[in-house]
Amino acid sequence: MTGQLSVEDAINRLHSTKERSIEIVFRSDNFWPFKNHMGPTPADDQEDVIISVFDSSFNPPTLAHLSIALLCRPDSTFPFDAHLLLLSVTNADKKLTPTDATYVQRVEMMILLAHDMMASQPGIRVAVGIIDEPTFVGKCRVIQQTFGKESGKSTKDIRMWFGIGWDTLLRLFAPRYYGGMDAMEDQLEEFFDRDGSGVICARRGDGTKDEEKVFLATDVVKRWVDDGKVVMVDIGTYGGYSSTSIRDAIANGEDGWRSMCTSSIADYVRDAALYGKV
Ligand SMILES: Nc1ncnc2c1ncn2[C@@H]1O[C@H](COP(=O)(O)OP(=O)(O)OP(=O)(O)O)[C@@H](O)[C@H]1O
Ligand SMILES: NC(=O)c1ccc[n+]([C@@H]2O[C@H](COP(=O)(O)O)[C@@H](O)[C@H]2O)c1
Repeated sequence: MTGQLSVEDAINRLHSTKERSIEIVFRSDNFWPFKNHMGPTPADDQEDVIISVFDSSFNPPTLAHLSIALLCRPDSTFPFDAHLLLLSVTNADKKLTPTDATYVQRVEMMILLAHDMMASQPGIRVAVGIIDEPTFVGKCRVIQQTFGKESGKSTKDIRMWFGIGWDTLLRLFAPRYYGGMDAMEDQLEEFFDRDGSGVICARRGDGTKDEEKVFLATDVVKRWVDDGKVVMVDIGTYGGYSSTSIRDAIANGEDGWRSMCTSSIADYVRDAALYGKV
């Protein structure tokens, strides 16, 4: 397990540099995200590296988070080359409250979740990272600059599919995160078209099919749905799970919350006495 100091150091490094960057605090193998070494092999020189990125507050990780992190590639029958669990230390909307898990505790739970992913799909390659970048457009640029051609470490392009939920899809297409409609359209054009990103959106318990139909048909969204860059999926009963419901159940002394997360996360939450009343 990553030591407390190294996670805190990683967060401090992110905050102390003006340049946007990412800190990888766990990786399942030394070569992640590449297959063999930190660069291309002659045989697959031209192939892009396709990464599944799941970005969340992990406060705590739920089975919904696990199932989104394990979603398949929508554009190919090949699996993802690598998976990334990402924690933003600058969230677009959320601020830390006193009963929340600390960033160090969240990273420790993310590493447990990475092990759960590896246990459920042997051979899967997973890393845990921390980033100081609130928008998906920004996260995508930082990851490309860190691992792709621009880094000089690779001659490959890095392409990403971001796993998100319905509430986040609405916010991906909200002009307030970009400084207006024109800026949003330009930045999303770069994200989907130039950078080759896509989003896989899991339906949540809170949206209706009619609402979804109307939203996906709006001009700014429809072109990317038609292009296969915005893909909707169902995650079944997990669609009704949330970190809030686990936190609330614990605060209210209710049972049953353990079934909303993996047993390793449930044990961690219990042992760290997280989310009780202050
Ligand atoms: N049950 C779910 N179904 C579909 N998407 C989900 C679900 N839970 C979380 N997500 C998506 O996962 C991403 C990370 O979510 P987040 O960390 O905010 O989880 P959360 O359970 O909504 O947290 P909280 O309850 O603390 O707000 C978001 O894109 C969110 O939409
Ligand atoms: N327009 C955007 O790119 C945008 C908007 C809202 C949230 N986000 C990000 O989505 C992720 C999940 O957000 P929540 O934890 O608020 O559900 C966070 O990393 C958050 O910063 C991105």
